[in-house]
Amino acid sequence: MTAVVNARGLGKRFRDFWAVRDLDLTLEPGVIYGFVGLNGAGKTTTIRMLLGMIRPTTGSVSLFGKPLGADPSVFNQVGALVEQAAAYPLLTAEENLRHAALLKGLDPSLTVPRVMEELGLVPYARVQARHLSQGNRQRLALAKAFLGDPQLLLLDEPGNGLDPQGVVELRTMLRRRANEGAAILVSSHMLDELSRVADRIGIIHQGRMVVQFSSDDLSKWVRRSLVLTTVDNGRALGELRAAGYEVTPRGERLVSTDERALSAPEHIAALLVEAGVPPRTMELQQETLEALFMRLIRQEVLV
Ligand SMILES: Nc1ncnc2c1ncn2[C@@H]1O[C@H](COP(=O)(O)OP(=O)(O)OP(=O)(O)O)[C@@H](O)[C@H]1O
Repeated sequence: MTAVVNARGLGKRFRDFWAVRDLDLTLEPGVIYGFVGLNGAGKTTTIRMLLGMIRPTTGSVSLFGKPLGADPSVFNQVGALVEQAAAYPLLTAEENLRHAALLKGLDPSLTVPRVMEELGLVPYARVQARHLSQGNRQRLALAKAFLGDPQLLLLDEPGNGLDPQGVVELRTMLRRRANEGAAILVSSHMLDELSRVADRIGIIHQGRMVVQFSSDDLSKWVRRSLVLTTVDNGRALGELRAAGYEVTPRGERLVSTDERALSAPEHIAALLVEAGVPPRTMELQQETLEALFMRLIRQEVLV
């Protein structure tokens, strides 16, 4: 299957500062790609390069198998939301969308009502963009990106300003488009939020792609530990170690990341009961996705 976006060795230097460095990125039809990084990591710069808004210092981008710039008509198949949700302030929501449709060579009467309905903008059709709430301005920007059901969506922080219901609706809209074959990139600084919608995740840190993985593999990356307390931690530690478990005392608690302990904590409980130091508390703890994200960018793991 031809990749919809294929970026190789992409880099952008501003004066003597590399905002993006040697970045490879592939977007496939039907796949939602979550692009996650801290503020200033290089997400927006990357998206702007993919869209031809700024010229890469190094590397190459192809869209729909064609080098960027070779065929401007490919942009008819691209919907984008980059940084600020820009709109003409004096035009109404509907006029903004009709204008955007015309620019894309689409028939406004065929395309605008559908996206207005989908984004819940019908009640605001005649409201000037400058009077829209931040959330509705974001919805307007998303509606613009969705016009004409493009085969490629590049969305920079699309959840910005949306209320929780809006965030859930957005996920459904993105999934539907992916199911219909669109390639979608969504950027965010929240791994937790992205993991709910993305099929694949790439983490960018200080301009470099640190790690990419399938969302299904996310659980493999999350660290788990068994945390327990007993009336006599010293003795319990001795018993557990004698049975071959890796256990570390941490303050008032004993902590094990040993796979045997994690998969069958009941064996630990039974062993300690037998030894006369039964557990008082026992808990299987799981690293949060945000903690994992911070750990990954600190370690700069390359896989
Ligand atoms: N035109 C520019 N001139 C100089 N530096 C720039 C320019 N555009 C971006 N940068 C710098 O490049 C780095 C990456 O910025 P970018 O906007 O791509 O990050 P980001 O990951 O999108 O962050 P955020 O989550 O805050 O939007 C930042 O340090 C930024 O200050």
